[in-house]
Amino acid sequence: MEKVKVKVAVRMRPLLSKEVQLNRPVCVQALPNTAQVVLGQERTFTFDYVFGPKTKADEVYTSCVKPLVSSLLNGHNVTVFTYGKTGSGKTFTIGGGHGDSTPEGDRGIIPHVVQDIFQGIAEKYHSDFKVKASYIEIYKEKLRDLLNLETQSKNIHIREDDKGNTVLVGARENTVDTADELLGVLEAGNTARHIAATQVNETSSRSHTIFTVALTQRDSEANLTLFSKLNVVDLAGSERVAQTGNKGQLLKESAQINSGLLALGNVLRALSQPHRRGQYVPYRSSKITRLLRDSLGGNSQTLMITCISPSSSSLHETLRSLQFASCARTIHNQLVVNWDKGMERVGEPELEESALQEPVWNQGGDSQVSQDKCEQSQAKGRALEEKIARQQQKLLQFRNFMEHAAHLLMELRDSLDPTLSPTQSLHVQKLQETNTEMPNQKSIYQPSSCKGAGEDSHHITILQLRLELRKCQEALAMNEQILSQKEAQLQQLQGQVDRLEQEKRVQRRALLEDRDSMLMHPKP
Ligand SMILES: Nc1ncnc2c1ncn2[C@@H]1O[C@H](COP(=O)(O)OP(=O)(O)OP(=O)(O)O)[C@@H](O)[C@H]1O
Repeated sequence: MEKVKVKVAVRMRPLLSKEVQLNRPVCVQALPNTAQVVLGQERTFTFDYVFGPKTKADEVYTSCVKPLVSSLLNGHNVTVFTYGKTGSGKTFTIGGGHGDSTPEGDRGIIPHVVQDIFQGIAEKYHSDFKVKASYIEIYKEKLRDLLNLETQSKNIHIREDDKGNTVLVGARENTVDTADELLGVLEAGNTARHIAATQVNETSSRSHTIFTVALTQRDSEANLTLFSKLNVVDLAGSERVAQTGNKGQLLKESAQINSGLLALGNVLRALSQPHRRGQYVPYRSSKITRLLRDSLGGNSQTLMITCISPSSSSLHETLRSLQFASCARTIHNQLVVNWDKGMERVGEPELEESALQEPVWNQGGDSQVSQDKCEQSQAKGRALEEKIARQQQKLLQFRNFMEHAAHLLMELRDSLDPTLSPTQSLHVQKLQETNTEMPNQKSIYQPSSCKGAGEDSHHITILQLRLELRKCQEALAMNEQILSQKEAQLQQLQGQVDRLEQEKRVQRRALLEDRDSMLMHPKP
């Protein structure tokens, strides 16, 4: 087992024409010939790679992704994921969709990856390869098969195999023989992806997507089979409601996107704190963290590409993204080559699937007690996860609400006239609408004096708004406390589930060994 660090690249896009038109100054710069970026006047961050606004995708690919393709062909799992605020250039960098208008030399990394995989396969003439691709998205916390839209979300499951690899069961896998076929799969999936125009980005991804290429290579001379997979993950961008101006459906999508990213942040923090290493990591709190389980802290070589905008209007998000990236850079993964003797690991792929779906007690004939305990713990765990997800959702709504409130307070503070201008009245009205859209009226704070925004809001003073803000903060603190209690309970249950899963793995390994020895030494 080899210990490897998660690598982090930062790519800064150029100012977009509308930012230039608005005369937005630049707030961040890449230091030449170093892997450093400087934010504002004095904050310096160091990463594994830093690419300035003039760097083309070809160079990004060659510097930090190409070596990972060699690793993939040698039997290692590889994950590349992009992170950043909405409109920072994640999809552009991945090459996941805006196709024809992309400038030459900037086709994104996927086309390069695909080309190099098939070139590598052609060079390894002593091995037989099987290449399969799947493409899914997580939209509003539901898994969606982009290669088969008829598949129901409830029929796609995230599992872990006996070597700790995350496996998707139920999603379509297309077998491909050429680079063009593989790109065809990607393009077919892209057309089904959730994209919408927002105030920040005309082609904003409203979901997280995972494009997976699974390789099976059989070396008949050595009688060995290697299994490896490449995940290319395009995360949806973090969004500040105050800045995007999203409403209705877009607002709901923003909340789901932010809650998935919040869960990812919690996983990164848990993995990056040395005193918490070996302890509970909340992978189960969202679909994206469950899917990235083996990529973060598990069996994978992982590269995170953090995309940032240089515009000063994005300063806060850029700071947050750089902090997030610094945190990811401290994570260690445990790399192993996935290999097996002979033909296939379990036999037919269908058998692999059924083994993953089948409860362990059916395979090993183990006791009913173990089954009941495992089922109970898992049911409790799921219920708690759902509660935590709901709490996180509420927290986000509070945060968004507070952002609006803080914005308004600042405007009022700067104004000498205590009555509200028409724009400020409009803000108050928006604030009210946001608040009434929140579910569960009992637990969510309602501003007492903001009724009838049209007439009465003129009489709201700064003092009243401060009071409202304080109440809101108290409610937020209470919810955060409940959330941490729930997390502690979940942690205990997670421990139980992990122990039972460990037992399950041991039993499964023993079964596989028995099967291998029966195959190698058949009884006369
Ligand atoms: N390096 C770059 N060079 C030139 N234009 C870029 C670059 N990166 C991004 N852009 C442009 O910026 C805009 C936003 O990019 P993109 O859609 O990739 O952002 P995103 O981070 O994926 O956003 P979201 O999270 O909303 O999906 C697009 O118009 C894209 O063409």
